[in-house]
Amino acid sequence: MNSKFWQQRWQEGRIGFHQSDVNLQLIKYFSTLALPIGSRVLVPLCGKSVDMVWLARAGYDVIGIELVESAVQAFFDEQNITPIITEFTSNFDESTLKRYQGQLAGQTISLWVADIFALSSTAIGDIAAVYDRAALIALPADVRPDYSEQIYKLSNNAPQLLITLNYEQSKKDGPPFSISQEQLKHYYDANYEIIELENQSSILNSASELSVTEHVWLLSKR
Ligand SMILES: C[S@@+](CC[C@H](N)C(=O)[O-])C[C@H]1O[C@@H](n2cnc3c(N)ncnc32)[C@H](O)[C@@H]1O
Repeated sequence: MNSKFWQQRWQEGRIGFHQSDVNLQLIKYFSTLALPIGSRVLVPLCGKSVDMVWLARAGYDVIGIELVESAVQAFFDEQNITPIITEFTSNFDESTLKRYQGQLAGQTISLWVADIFALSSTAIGDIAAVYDRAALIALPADVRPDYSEQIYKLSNNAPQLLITLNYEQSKKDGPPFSISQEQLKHYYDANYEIIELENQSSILNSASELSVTEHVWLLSKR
């Protein structure tokens, strides 16, 4: 699942992961993070998710990170926001990174066009919480330990609202990938207390016969 894979999916419009409505678990559980209004929320691997609109309207600044520039452009186009675009040099690999920044409901939405591993906490600024929907589960198993470590560093161990799926991985290739509770502990247990807020049966459009459960987790600093 390299950059080319995602560039191609966006180019061909194969974005079945994108939801036209705000995620119901976000609405139901975001308050468990107990964030002061005006806090900055990190949305890793954000795509053009309308969940970011909900967060801004709820009074939070949003910092998104997305590899594919057309996804970021589509977000601002679809929300009728004219962004200010700024270029930066990654202090990780010297590559050029872009930040699209716009205002919505009095809040700032900053979307970085970048590989999440090319960013630092200095670049993105203070983060009060992380909202991970279809980010951890978009990544193959060998990348996930590095991803959880990167999220920990970028957010300085901020609490997370995390949504995962669980199904028999041998019956279908990801993404989205299945994450078991054991795997989740392996990625996050050292730095976070992990609480399951809810689980419910779900379906995958790409494999509707599969038995799938969706899990909502609250990860809090240890
Ligand atoms: C499954 S989609 C989920 C998008 C969004 N979270 C949502 O709920 O609609 C995963 C997104 O992560 C982006 N992505 C994949 N690898 C990435 C990386 N290393 N850094 C930043 N973005 C990445 C992809 O381009 C894609 O838009």
